[in-house]
Amino acid sequence: MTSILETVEVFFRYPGTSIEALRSLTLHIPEKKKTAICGHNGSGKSTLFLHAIGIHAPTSGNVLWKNTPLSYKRKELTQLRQQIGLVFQDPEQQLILNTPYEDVSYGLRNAGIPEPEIKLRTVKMLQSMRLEHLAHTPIHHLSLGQKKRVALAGVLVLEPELLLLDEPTAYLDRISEQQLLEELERIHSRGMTLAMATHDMNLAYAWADWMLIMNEGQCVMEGTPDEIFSRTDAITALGLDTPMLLDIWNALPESVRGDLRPPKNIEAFKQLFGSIF
Ligand SMILES: Nc1ncnc2c1ncn2[C@@H]1O[C@H](COP(=O)(O)OP(=O)(O)OP(=O)(O)O)[C@@H](O)[C@H]1O
Repeated sequence: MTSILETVEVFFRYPGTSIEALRSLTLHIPEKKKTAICGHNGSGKSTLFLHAIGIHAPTSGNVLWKNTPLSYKRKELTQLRQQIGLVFQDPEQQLILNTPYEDVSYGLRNAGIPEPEIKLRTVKMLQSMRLEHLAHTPIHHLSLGQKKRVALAGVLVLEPELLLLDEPTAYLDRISEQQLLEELERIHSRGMTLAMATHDMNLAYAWADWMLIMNEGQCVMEGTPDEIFSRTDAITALGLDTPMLLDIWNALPESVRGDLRPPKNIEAFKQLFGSIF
């Protein structure tokens, strides 16, 4: 598997704190895949993302983008941030202008794109995120779910090669979550590499094709969701949940499960049950 982003023995401590937020963190984010990065609160997921776009630099160790260590010079960082998009957990941290239109066009203007193209790309992006009717509404009038969509649109419009999402489904209702996942599926099918930090093991199991488990600033497990969740004892020892569907599946008698593969989502589960019973 080719890595698009990797960290090699990265240590990092926030100024004025005594604990290493990242402790010899070595991990790879594979190109073209959908990677779920899971771990407890405080395990270092957000700090990793902030290193990926060079907001923080390691105290020691290296962050590599396409096999090349990051340069922290202003010009190179600006270029890097056009290739790696980060959607923050809290949209308030990300949205700086007054309306969705202004916010989504801001990054394009910063990237020096000509004005007519900015207009075209902004309108298209707002349409594809179902935000066109809110284009000129003050951002503080939007719901949290709408703000999250604007924050995602503002990053996607720059067409990054790697999209990092920090808890993108937190506080979203089921329909908004479903719509977001469909949008992610669309952009992934066009070739974008995705990596999502999430606490939701059900989501990680259903969504990801690769998983990284972080604990206390280190990457302690990596593999496909099937590989990760076959190690139930290790997951439980880390205080993490196993996916509910997998728990139900494992509770079924062997005679029912047979050689079938466990379903990843509720729709697949219903279909399979329909065929068994
Ligand atoms: N701005 C900051 N100043 C000081 N310490 C920080 C800061 N941000 C994070 N930390 C510390 O760094 C460690 C890693 O935090 P981080 O936010 O990266 O974890 P996380 O896995 O993203 O957590 P969560 O799931 O809660 O978002 C924690 O010990 C946290 O207290």
